[in-house]
Amino acid sequence: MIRAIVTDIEGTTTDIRFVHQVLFPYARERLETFIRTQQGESDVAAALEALRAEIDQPQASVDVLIEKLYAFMDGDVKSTALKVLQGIIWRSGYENGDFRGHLYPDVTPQLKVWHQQNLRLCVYSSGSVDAQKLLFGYSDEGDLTPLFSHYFDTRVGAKRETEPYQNIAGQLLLPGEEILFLSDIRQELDAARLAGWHTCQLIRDDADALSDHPQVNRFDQIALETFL
Ligand SMILES: CSCCC(=O)C(=O)COP(=O)(O)O
Ligand SMILES: [Mg+2]
Repeated sequence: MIRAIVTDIEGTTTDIRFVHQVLFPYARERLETFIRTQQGESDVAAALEALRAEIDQPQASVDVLIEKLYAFMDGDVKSTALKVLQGIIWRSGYENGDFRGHLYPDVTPQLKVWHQQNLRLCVYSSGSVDAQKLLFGYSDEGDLTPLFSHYFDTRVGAKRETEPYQNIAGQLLLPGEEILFLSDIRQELDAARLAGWHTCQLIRDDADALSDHPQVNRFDQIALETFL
C-alpha cells in the first residue's frame, strides 16, 4: 500500500520550459554580479566553499568559481553549490512577482486529493530545497507548501543513483514498497526501483517514452491501488 508519494519537479509537476526558459536565464543573467556583491553573505560564502570542495580546488578564486558556474549552467550540471546559488537568486524573482512557479493544471487538484487521503507528499528535485519551497510557495495555484511534509535535493544524493532513494526511505521511516516516485526521467525511475520503490513515469509533451515503468500523461491518471 502506498503511504508516501515523492515527486520530481522539472518535467513532472512543472513544464521544462519554465525551468529552462524562465528560471535558468533569470539566474544566469544575475549570477556574476550577485556573486561579486554578495560573496560575503554567509549563505553565499558557504555555497562558494561547497563549490571549491566540489571541484577539488580549495584555493580557487572567485573568478575561477564564476567561470566554473557558467560551465555548469552550460552543461546543466546538477551541482549542489550551483543549485543553492540559483535558489538564492530566484527568491527575488518570486518575491518581486517577476514569475510564479509553473504547475501543470492536473497537479494541484490531485495533490490535494492525496493530501486529504493522508498520504505523505514529498519532493525530490535537483533544485535546492529552498528553490523547491519557492516554486510551490509562489506557484500559479498559490502557496502549496502546506501539502508537503518533506523536501529532498542533491544533498541526499544524485537522482540517478540508488542510495538517495534508500536514504529518503530511511528518513520517511517507510519501506520502499510503500513509496511511489513520480518522474519524467527513466534513469531516475530505474534508480528508485532498484531501491524497492514503486515508480510511475510522467510523459509530458515530447518526453522520452521508452521505458518499462508504468506511464501516465497526467496526475489524475495515477491509480494508487495498482501499485501492489
Ligand atoms: C526547484 S525548480 C528548479 C529545478 C532545477 O534546478 C533543476 O535542475 C531541475 O531538476 P529536477 O530534478 O526537478 O528535474
Ligand atoms: Mg524531471
